[in-house]
Order: sequence, then C-alpha cells, then structure tokens
Amino acid sequence: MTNAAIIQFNNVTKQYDNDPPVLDDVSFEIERGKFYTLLGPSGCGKTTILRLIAGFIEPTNGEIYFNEKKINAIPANKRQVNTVFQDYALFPHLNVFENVAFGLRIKKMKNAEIERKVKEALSFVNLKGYENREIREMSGGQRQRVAIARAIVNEPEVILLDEPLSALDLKLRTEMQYELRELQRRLGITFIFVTHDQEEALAMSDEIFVIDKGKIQQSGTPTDIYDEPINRFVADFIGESNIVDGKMLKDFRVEFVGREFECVDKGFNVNEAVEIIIRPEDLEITTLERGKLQVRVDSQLFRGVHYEISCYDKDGNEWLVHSTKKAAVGSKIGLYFDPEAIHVMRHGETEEEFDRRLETYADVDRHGE
Ligand SMILES: Nc1ncnc2c1ncn2[C@@H]1O[C@H](COP(=O)(O)OP(=O)(O)OP(=O)(O)O)[C@@H](O)[C@H]1O
Repeated sequence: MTNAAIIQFNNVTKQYDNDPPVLDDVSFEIERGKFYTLLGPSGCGKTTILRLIAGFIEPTNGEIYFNEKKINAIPANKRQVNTVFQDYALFPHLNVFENVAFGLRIKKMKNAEIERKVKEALSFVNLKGYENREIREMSGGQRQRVAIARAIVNEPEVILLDEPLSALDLKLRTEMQYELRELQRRLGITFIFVTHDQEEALAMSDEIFVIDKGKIQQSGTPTDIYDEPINRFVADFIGESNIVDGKMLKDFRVEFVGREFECVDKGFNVNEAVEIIIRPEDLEITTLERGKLQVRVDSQLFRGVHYEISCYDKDGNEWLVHSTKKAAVGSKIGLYFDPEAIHVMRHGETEEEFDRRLETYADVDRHGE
C-alpha cells in the first residue's frame, strides 16, 4: 500500500444469493485528501462500493483496509466515515442547528463545544444565521448544505456522497458542484462521490473510477480518461465518440473505412483488429480535397458553444462533428484530423496492459503539447 492510501480494496467481491456478483473481484486504492468519483450506469455497483466503505454491508470475499487496518467486519458507527445521502436524510422535526448537532449529542459532547462546532460547520457551507430555521423552510440546495454540514461536523477522515446533487435543478446543481469541490479543497478531507453524470465527474474529480457490470473499467484523472479511454464502454460513457472498427497495419499505421492513416499508436500485432475512436471536437470541417474523410451532412443542431453536425460516409458510418462552423445539410464536405486525434483501442485489454502500452508512448507526442 502506498503511504497516502486511506482505503484499499483487495479483490473484493459482493454477491447476493446465487445472483451474478454485483461487485466482481475489485481492487483499488483511495489516497488521502483527494476528490474521487465513482461513475457508471444505474446498477453497476457504485452504491455497493460506498456501502462497503461505510460498513452497511460486508464483502462476500476480499479485504477492505482503512488506514492499513482490515475493517471488513467493523460496524458502521466505529468507522471514520460519514455519508451524505441522495435524499439528505435530514430530520424534519429538528431545526438546522439540531440536525447538524445530532451526531455530537449522541457522542455526549458538552453544549458549548457543540455550539462552537455546529456554527463552524454551518459557516463552512455558507449557512451562518440559519441555525433556527426549520428544514421545511429550506430550499433544495440549502438542505443539501445542511446534510454536508452534518457530515463534516463529525470531522470524519472520509465523506461519502451518494448522488447528492441529483435532486437539484441544473443551475443549482452546477453551483453546488463548484461549492462541493471548493469545500473539499478547503477541508482537505477525502471525498468519494457517486454519480452517473459524466460531465459532473469530469468537472469535479481528482480521480474517476469508471464502473460497469461490477468491475472498474478504468481509473485515472478526468483528462486521462477522456483523452485515452481504455475501451468502447468508457469511450461511449465519457463524452461523445466516433467509434469504428479498424486494423493496425504496423506501428503508426492504421486502417479504417477502407483507408490507411498515420497514427501515433504502436505496440500492436501486424493486422490486429482494433477499434478506433475520434472525438467529435477533433474533426475539422474542410474541403473535400483536403479532407481525410469525405462525408455528407445529414443534420445539424445548434448547441450554444458549437454546432453538433451528424454526417455519414459512403459506407454508412456516422461521424459526429462538433464545430463552431456551420455546414449545409445535404452538402458533401471533407473532415480533417491530426494523427494524434486517432485513438486505437485493443480488444479486451486490461487496465494494467493498457497502462503498460501507453507508457511506451512516452516518446510520442500524443496531444501536440
Ligand atoms: N440487498 C440486495 N440484494 C440483492 N441485490 C442487490 C441488493 N442490493 C443491491 N443489489 C443489486 O446490486 C446491483 C448494484 O447495485 P448498486 O446500488 O450498487 O448500483 P448503482 O450503481 O449504485 O446504481 P444506481 O445508480 O441505480 O443507484 C444492482 O443490480 C442491485 O439490484
């Protein structure tokens, strides 16, 4: 275990009865003081990971460590972890102050100490002066902050947040994303945040675990995962992608849509079948002659900062383009892209194999930086 790791999962499986495992041999480390996001579709196992960390359930197999101590069977109330739930789980009959004070009263802390800590927690979440308000008099965003104050007042080492923003409207949600991120930085506590919203994950996290079917598909920083998705699932789940089948001819040469292109990928077998991703923002609209692909514009939507343009090549592959330029629906255009814009994915590659392959690219200028 690295020095900074606060939580470690070693080959953790969680299975109910004879159903397929909801978590399947999962291993990872959580470092102290960072903002982590568990991202994946409904039912992939995100909440199960949180509940295992919180101590609400026990793993079927494997070990969970907290500060290097095995905690598989340690009860929830003995763990240095607090959870902020999706529905906030506030007490409707208690005012704001008493909601936040609740855990401290259970610990039989002195009144003066409680007063000081609750006020400090409320001012941390910008709710100074709201002590005597009833919960029903608070807006969704304010309730969210009360729930967070109630978690931080206990000074846990880790705060778990289970889709805490999903009940809020888009504008408030964006505001709370900034607030939560800022709060985590100020507190320096490890946050583990669950969402199925990829934009939220990209905006907030130091590290993202992309989960599907009870397995971590890929872990890394938002830019790592966006720039180098390991497989089709991750590429599709994070941002929008054009994905086509292709063939690696040799190092730095790839074939797709029946044509050969220069790329920056290497380390594949000769004629290995692969998948190719090109992000919509990496495709540039140009003349038919300059274009590396020739396509017909099928439809166009204005998205505020860019146009989302759907095009088809002669083989019927769709190419999605994000462009600040308009294109005439029905017209034939060229699409240009740099060799760095082509991402080659190997079928069935594990995260370890993938990382090892990318390490050998150190000498390749992947993003033109
Ligand atoms: N007590 C249980 N008994 C049987 N199956 C369960 C139990 N708890 C959860 N599951 C199953 O485990 C799987 C993963 O559930 P989990 O709540 O971790 O998903 P999730 O990724 O958090 O989904 P969502 O985004 O919908 O909350 C689901 O298929 C769920 O039905």
